[in-house]
Amino acid sequence: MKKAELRKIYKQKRQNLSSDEIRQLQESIYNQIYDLDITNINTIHIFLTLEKFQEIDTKPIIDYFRNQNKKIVVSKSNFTNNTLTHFYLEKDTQIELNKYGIPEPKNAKPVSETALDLVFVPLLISDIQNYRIGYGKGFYDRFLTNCRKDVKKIGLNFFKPISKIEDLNAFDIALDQVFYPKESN
Ligand SMILES: Nc1nc2c(c(=O)[nH]1)N(C=O)[C@@H](CNc1ccc(C(=O)N[C@@H](CCC(=O)O)C(=O)O)cc1)CN2
Ligand SMILES: Nc1ncnc2c1ncn2[C@@H]1O[C@H](COP(=O)(O)OP(=O)(O)OP(=O)(O)O)[C@@H](O)[C@H]1O
Repeated sequence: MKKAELRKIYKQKRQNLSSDEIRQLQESIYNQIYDLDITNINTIHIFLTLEKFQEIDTKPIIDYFRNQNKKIVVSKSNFTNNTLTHFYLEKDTQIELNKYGIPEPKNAKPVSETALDLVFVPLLISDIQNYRIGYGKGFYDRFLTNCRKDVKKIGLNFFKPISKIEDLNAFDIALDQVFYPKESN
């Protein structure tokens, strides 16, 4: 199937999940994150939960890495050129919702993409080669090209990968891994 159709299907599938189902699916994803070897990881980029699209709650992930003394980085989205800029998320960093409902840091310290060791990537669906589809603006393809070659890219999703996204293009970047709930459909 092609991106546009897959986007529609998986957006709907996610909206159809109940909060109980989400709570259960999240647990399995969190456990895979807690099993990661993070010895050589210092700076971690993560997305802040976009609630209107029922994304995974990333707060427990942030708390976990904070407790491991890792640096956390989050982004602000520029919807005129579909690019992200990045900032440290510290204990006292203020967060506000932008007009799309995405939580963003206020007055925080900027970070270059090259400082990132690990990036958690939001997605609607991935394929078994770890290519992903998001909301369709290319934010993450643009972002990930600016990261170091050795950055670890891990997708998080409630649904298991499909066999193939048919209309991949030269901008699409494969992830290193995708975490999805065991025994999900
Ligand atoms: N938490 C989180 N942050 C993220 C992403 C993400 O997937 N999750 N993105 C991943 O790339 C980027 C944001 N991508 C987004 C793309 C569209 C819409 C959105 O609200 N779309 C409207 C139509 C908007 C319009 O074009 O006017 C909609 O679908 O109703 C929101 C976020 C950057 N930050
Ligand atoms: N590095 C890039 N430079 C220029 N254009 C790009 C780049 N990456 C992606 N694009 C363009 O952005 C548009 C959206 O890409 P795509 O459909 O892959 O989005 P997506 O990965 O689903 O969205 P997102 O990354 O925002 O979650 C496409 O027209 C694509 O060609």
